[in-house]
Amino acid sequence: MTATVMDPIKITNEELSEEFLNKYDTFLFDCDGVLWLGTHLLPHTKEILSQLTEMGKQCVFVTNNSTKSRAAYTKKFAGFGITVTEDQIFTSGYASAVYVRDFLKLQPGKDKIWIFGESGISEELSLMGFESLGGTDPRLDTPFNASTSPFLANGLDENVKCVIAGLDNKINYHRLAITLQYLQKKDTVHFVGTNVDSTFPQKGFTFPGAGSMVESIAFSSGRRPSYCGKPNMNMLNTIISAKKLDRSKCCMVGDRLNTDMRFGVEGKLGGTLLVLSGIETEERALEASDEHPNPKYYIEKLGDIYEYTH
Ligand SMILES: O=C(O)COP(=O)(O)O
Ligand SMILES: [Mg+2]
Repeated sequence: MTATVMDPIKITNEELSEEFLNKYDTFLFDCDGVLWLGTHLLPHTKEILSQLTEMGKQCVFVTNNSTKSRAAYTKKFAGFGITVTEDQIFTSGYASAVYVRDFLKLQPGKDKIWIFGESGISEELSLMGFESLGGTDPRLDTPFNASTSPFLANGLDENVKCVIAGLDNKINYHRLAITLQYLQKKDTVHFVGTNVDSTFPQKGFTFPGAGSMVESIAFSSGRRPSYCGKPNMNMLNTIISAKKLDRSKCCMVGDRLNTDMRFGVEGKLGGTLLVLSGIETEERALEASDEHPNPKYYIEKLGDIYEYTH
């Protein structure tokens, strides 16, 4: 292990927990690997979130998971008995929709978007008035056949001006094949990736993440996507201005170095906390690398802060 300029501090007791909590007003929480692993809520997640609210801290949830919309996330939180409002949630699907509208300046009602991904992308686009194609359309579930695919029968839709690609647990050749057709229209169709995460943490397993799918599409098309989720600064800027945050009083809490910790460091937030309940290990948290920054603090799991202070 090589010592870094500022060695990450491991939170292991009450004193360090108090020091950490007192430093920040707002906590930006990543979700997968921090709060939960799929349908499994990590220990004391509910308690630490209540504790922060009681202390007058603001909690914002910033997930690269594009499979659910912000509305669907409030339901997921509610299912765990945690009350969260939609305006506290930012997803990479929402960030991608904002990018298409505000940066690419596509026109709702006129320009359409082809989706490789789940309903969290189409729902956000639809709220902005955009029509999307592909995504969860059940006709894509059928095995691909170029002469019978309904997506090729009448030619490609000329109004499609962008492909958004993200995590899709129904990934198959039909979806890959039609997505590639749109991406081959290089002059008229933009290419957006929701997030770069190579893997996706679940209880007891690590599965392929959105980045593994988006990069497969990038490879076949020979194009590079614009990634919109963490660590993209457009996403952070959207959050900072929507919630009127003072960066120096914010702490990004996440389980991945190249997305969450980079988001916090490049966004010049006051601090970063890496949890070891998801993707990364203690060795990785401490290693000096050009690929990713080190966190300011790290801890085995988020709920330990609650345990140390009770
Ligand atoms: O779904 C992903 O790839 C990661 O989601 P997360 O940002 O909540 O960890
Ligand atoms: Mg995560």
